[in-house]
Amino acid sequence: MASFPSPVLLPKYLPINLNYPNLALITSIDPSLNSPPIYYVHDFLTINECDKLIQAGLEGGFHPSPVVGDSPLPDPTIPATLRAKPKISSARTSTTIYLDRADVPTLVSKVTNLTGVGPSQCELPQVAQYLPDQKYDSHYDAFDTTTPNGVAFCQNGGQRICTVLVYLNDVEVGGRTSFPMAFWREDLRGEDNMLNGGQGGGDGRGVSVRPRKGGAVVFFPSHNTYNAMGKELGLVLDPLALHRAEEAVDVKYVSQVWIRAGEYNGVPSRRLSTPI
Ligand SMILES: O=C(O)CCC(=O)C(=O)O
Ligand SMILES: [Fe+2]
Repeated sequence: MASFPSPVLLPKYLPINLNYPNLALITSIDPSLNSPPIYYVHDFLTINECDKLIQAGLEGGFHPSPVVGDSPLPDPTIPATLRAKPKISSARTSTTIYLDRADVPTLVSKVTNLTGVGPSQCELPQVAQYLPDQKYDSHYDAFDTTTPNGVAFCQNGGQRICTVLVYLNDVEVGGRTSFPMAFWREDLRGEDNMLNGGQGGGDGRGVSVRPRKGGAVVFFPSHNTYNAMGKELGLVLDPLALHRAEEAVDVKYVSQVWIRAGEYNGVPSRRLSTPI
């Protein structure tokens, strides 16, 4: 009888550092529920680091946040790399600035310690602002590589394999990050815990996280696939990682760092006079 490699040797998701301080899995591991894994890190950034990132955004000037969705009719005469242009969409109404990795060394080193990747795999760290009513509709952070546009986006850095989303302020009302396909971990369900803001985690599918200053949500927009012999078949977008930023009521600030499978090169919106 053929023996198959143990699943432990075949990581489905990016193997992040599970010993990172304050890291907790917030989703269920019950195999019958098939929840995507989502982690939360309390106090990932300090209050001071959060305030400085917000300040950098406010001073630098926010611009409309782009999306990287598919273009229905890609022009085949244009090289794929040039077609991969992020565009503005009513699905994402926040504003954003892109920072240079060298200007936010603490954030980058925390992200690389947490995720185990090198700094060059981190996209440019962003600061995004959501004013009341601004949102980011349901989306996958990963690219759909069955489409020409998805393939084009992968040419700089490959697939997105992990998202680190850091909340830069406390948000009492609105602006939650919701994962409709995820299930709360059994012992977090229905509790008055700080993640669900006291509204109860619910007992069915659907996890929503209330922004708490300095807290970070970590999840996996794509995962590895293998054949029956354990040979790697590549990364695929995980439909279970669907999520959205609910409409803001209170103003909300976040910093996103998207992790790529390879080396990513980007141009920051501005350089900071003093690194954070
Ligand atoms: O702001 C949020 O809560 C989620 C943001 C998000 O999903 C993204 O920027 O990709
Ligand atoms: Fe996202």
